Parts: sequence; structure tokens; C-alpha cells
Amino acid sequence: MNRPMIEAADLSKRFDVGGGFLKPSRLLHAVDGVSLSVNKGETFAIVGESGCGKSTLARLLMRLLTPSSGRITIEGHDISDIAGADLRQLRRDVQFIFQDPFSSLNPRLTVAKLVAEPLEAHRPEMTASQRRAEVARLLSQVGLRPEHMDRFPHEFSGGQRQRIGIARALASGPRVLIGDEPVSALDVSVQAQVINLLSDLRDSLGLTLIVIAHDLAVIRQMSDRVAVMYLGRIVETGPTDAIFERPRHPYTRALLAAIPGPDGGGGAGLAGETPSPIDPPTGCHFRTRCEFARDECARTRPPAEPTGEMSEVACLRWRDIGEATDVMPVAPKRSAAAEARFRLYRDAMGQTENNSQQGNNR
Ligand SMILES: Nc1ncnc2c1ncn2[C@@H]1O[C@H](COP(=O)(O)OP(=O)(O)OP(=O)(O)O)[C@@H](O)[C@H]1O
Repeated sequence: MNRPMIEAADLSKRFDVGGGFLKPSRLLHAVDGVSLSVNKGETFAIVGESGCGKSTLARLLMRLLTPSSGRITIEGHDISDIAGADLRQLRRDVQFIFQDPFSSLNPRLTVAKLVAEPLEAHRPEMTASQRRAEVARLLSQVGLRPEHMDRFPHEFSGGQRQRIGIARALASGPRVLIGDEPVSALDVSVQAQVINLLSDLRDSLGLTLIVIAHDLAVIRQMSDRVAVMYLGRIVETGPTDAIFERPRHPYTRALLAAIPGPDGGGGAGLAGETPSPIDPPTGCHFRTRCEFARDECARTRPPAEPTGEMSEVACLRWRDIGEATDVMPVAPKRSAAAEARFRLYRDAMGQTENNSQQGNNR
């Protein structure tokens, strides 16, 4: 379980987003020096706000994008700049599950054709009848009845269409599945079924799963370990329970605080704008929204430090602020309503005014 399947070392992706007439070009730092290790057979989740670089990171790990710098290895083999036959082999080994089963399936093809397509590409030696038998096997594997293979996608429900997408992904015999919001387009009742299917396939086929999701409930349900991203960087990594029950990074705390409570009311959450990835804050990217920031946070990029429990946190102040036994809101630029909630929350937590002032030296 603990052998690395995919590793990334100091991985970055910068997009040239142009500077306009007579202006120097500008670089957008979508992924900024990410290092991670995903173990064989585990479900590894990547979470963070929209635009923090989750999809770009996933596309780098699949080599749909070429890194600007840094290395990626799969079972020790460097795939950072492979091409030709090596890249084709990677396309078999690492498969993608799309968010939207409606738009990712060609509506004019039958399910049999949709699942046969990747077989034709990756296993051209198969005869037509072998392919049809394999399509039937793959459909059964994802819990669909093979006798429906000559129907079209619109004749299936959302959950069934996502299963067709998963059957397509399995057709090449992959070792890794990467899902970008794989259940977010589905009804909540169907989400659990698809999550269970993915977990069962992981166990029975020995797959490694990497899941991008913004829904923390989904992440908690399906992942073994979690990486929390903010503005292109991983700020905290650890076993799912440790991240959810004892978050250390102020951003992780804020994300968890934003989960609505059992009464449906919004959590205290994260206020303030996310800075632009074209001109991110110096030092710690999160410092402009962090209650605990100090002058040093503007000067130094926080290194990822082990905190025990197989976790790492990239925060210069993690030792001072300790672990959260309950999540608390952070953000200097709160709206009036958020400020009122924060005061209530802080009073309930018995925090001093002094603590809340500590971050105002930015
Ligand atoms: N091809 C591209 N060219 C320029 N900028 C890009 C490109 N792809 C992504 N970006 C930018 O990189 C940043 C990270 O985008 P990315 O899609 O990876 O984030 P994300 O966390 O997956 O967001 P979401 O959850 O909304 O999909 C964003 O600022 C985005 O606008």
C-alpha cells in the first residue's frame, strides 16, 4: 500500500497569458512547485477553491500538459518529457474520468461503440467478436447490463452514463484513474453508488485513484489521503481523518469552517478574494487572508514540514497556532455578516481580541 505509484517533485506549470500591446508577457502560475507522492492502491484527493490549480495538476500528472519545470515519475519511471511510444503507454496506464457524463460521451454512438473505441486504440489485435465480448465484460464490471450495449447514451440515467465513462476508462487496462469531479454532476443519491463502484474497482483491480473534488463530504467519504491546494501550491497533506479532524493549516481550517452546519446554515468560512495567480503574494500565498500571518510570512515561502501522523503542512506558524480541535474562520477582510459570525464564534471559542489582531501586520 505504501509504495509510491505517482510522485511529483517541485512541479510547476506556468501559462503565458500575454501582456498586451507593447507590454511584457505575463505568466500565470497555475501550479507552483508542487511535490507529492501517491501510494499504490490508495485514493488520493486534491481539494481547494476554484482556480487553485487542481485540474492543471491532474493534467500534468497525466501528461496532457507538459510541466514548465519539475519531475513526475510513475513507479519510478520519469514521465516528465516522454513522447511517442512511451506517451502512448502512459495513455493506457493512466486514464481520466470526466466530470460531466453528458458531454463526454458522443450522443451518436451506441454504448457498444463508445466502449469499443478505446479498445480499438489500445488493443488493436482484438477481433470484432472479441471486442464485443470485452465490451460486455467491461459493462458488467461497472454494474451495467451488457444486453443494453446497443442503446444510445441518452437512454441512460446520469449515474449509468458515468458508469459508461468508467467502462471506457477501464478498457485500456489502466493502473491509475484520475477523476476530475467524478460525481459532482450526479444527484446526491447516485453519487454514493458511483463512489462505491470506484472504491470496489480500486480494490478488485488494484487501481490507484486520484480524485479532484470541491465537495468535502465526497472527499471524506472516498479518500485515504488528502492534499489541500491554495493558489497553485499544496499547503497541507495528510490522512483524511487527520485533515478533517485536526487540520493545521489556516486555509484548511477555513475550508472546513465553510462546510454548512447540520442546520443548513453556512459555516463561518473563508472571506476575502483569492489573489491573482498572475501576481501572487510573496512568501506564503495565503498570508493576505490569514489571521495568523506575520511579517516573516511575506518574506519566506513556507516549506512543507512533517507534523506527525504522516501529515505535512506548509505554514511558518503551524507550531505556534497548534492544531485545530475545532475549525475556526480566518480572514482579515470579512464582510459585516461574516464579521458578526466570527465574533460570535470567537467568543464561543473563548479567544482573546489580542489573537484576532495578530494578523494585522501585513
Ligand atoms: N490553458 C490555460 N491558459 C491560461 N490559464 C490557464 C489555463 N488553464 C488553466 N489556467 C488558469 O490556471 C489557474 C488554475 O486553473 P485550474 O483549472 O487548474 O484550477 P481548478 O482548481 O481546477 O479550478 P476549477 O475547480 O474551477 O476547475 C486558473 O487561474 C486558470 O484560469
